[in-house]
Amino acid sequence: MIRLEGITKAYGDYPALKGLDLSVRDGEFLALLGPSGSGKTTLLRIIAGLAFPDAGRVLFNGEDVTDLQVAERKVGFVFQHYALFKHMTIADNVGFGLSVRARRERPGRAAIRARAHELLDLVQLGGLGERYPAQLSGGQRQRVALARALAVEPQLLLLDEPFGALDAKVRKTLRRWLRELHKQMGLTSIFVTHDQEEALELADRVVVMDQGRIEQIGSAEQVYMEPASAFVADFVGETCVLPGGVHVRPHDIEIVSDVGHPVVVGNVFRKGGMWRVEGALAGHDRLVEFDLESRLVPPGLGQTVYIRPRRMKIFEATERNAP
Ligand SMILES: Nc1ncnc2c1ncn2[C@@H]1O[C@H](COP(=O)(O)OP(=O)(O)OP(=O)(O)O)[C@@H](O)[C@H]1O
Repeated sequence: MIRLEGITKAYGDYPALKGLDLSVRDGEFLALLGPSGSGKTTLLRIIAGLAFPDAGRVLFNGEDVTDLQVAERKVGFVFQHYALFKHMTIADNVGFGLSVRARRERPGRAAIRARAHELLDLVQLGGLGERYPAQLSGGQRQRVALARALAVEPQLLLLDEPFGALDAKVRKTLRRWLRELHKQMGLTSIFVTHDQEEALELADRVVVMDQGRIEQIGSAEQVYMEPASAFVADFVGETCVLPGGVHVRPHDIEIVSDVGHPVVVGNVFRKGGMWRVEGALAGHDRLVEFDLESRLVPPGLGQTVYIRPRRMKIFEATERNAP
């Protein structure tokens, strides 16, 4: 189990992490989700041993590893900017972590090669070991990076936006595949993303971060259905804010005859088997979106319709989330 206690980190005067507590269970797949600058990468680097907190402790299975360097922590990591070594073959890239171990722990050359090929089979790139990185596609390179991370037999796998640069379809395939691999190898994995769909699809639990703090920790279902704050409601899933600070999901809005909020329809299109209607809330400088079942005739552009939330959530305005 991994425990973070009171993790604080500043860059000069700028507080990047403000006293974070977090426990990660063995075998868990955890997502750190938050907007740009919320501190996700900083937190991941602190867990890896690539950065060190100003205050607080990092514990692995009860052992204080706060001051241990990355090589002493047995973690595998895939960071977007830790690219593959261009001048090395794919197999040599995968074996790299083993070949730089201290002499007494280093396997022989043949053993390293065998292990590299085994891992390349695992990431479904068997037979490509003698190629160079430039001769692979982006998705294949990401899988090589994963194989390289797994070569050191980590207990913990850390991934920073591992599929960020890939197209939507490849991302989806790799996500599924990563989830399988995580299960099969019995890993504990933590990944950073600002893509909520990725977090909701992959993770057992999602940690929603904002401005160096944890806003909510919960299952995908919990953070989506029971957001703990206005920030989480707005950041996770789509949300509209109706007069009175009512947060509502587009699929929880219905059209009523005339006792709802008037909306002037601006756009109608198909989305996920429904009609998506976008419009301006009359009398308020605000846009709303809502869904209608596809069997219904959608309203025309410029028409005024009246809407009402079926389910809603009201948050106390705090200093941080006041409009
Ligand atoms: N080496 C650094 N020196 C100064 N400030 C930094 C440094 N690294 C990060 N920061 C600042 O700390 C804050 C948190 O950065 P971090 O990279 O952890 O955020 P993030 O949530 O991972 O963002 P992104 O999704 O954009 O990668 C940001 O405001 C960033 O500008």
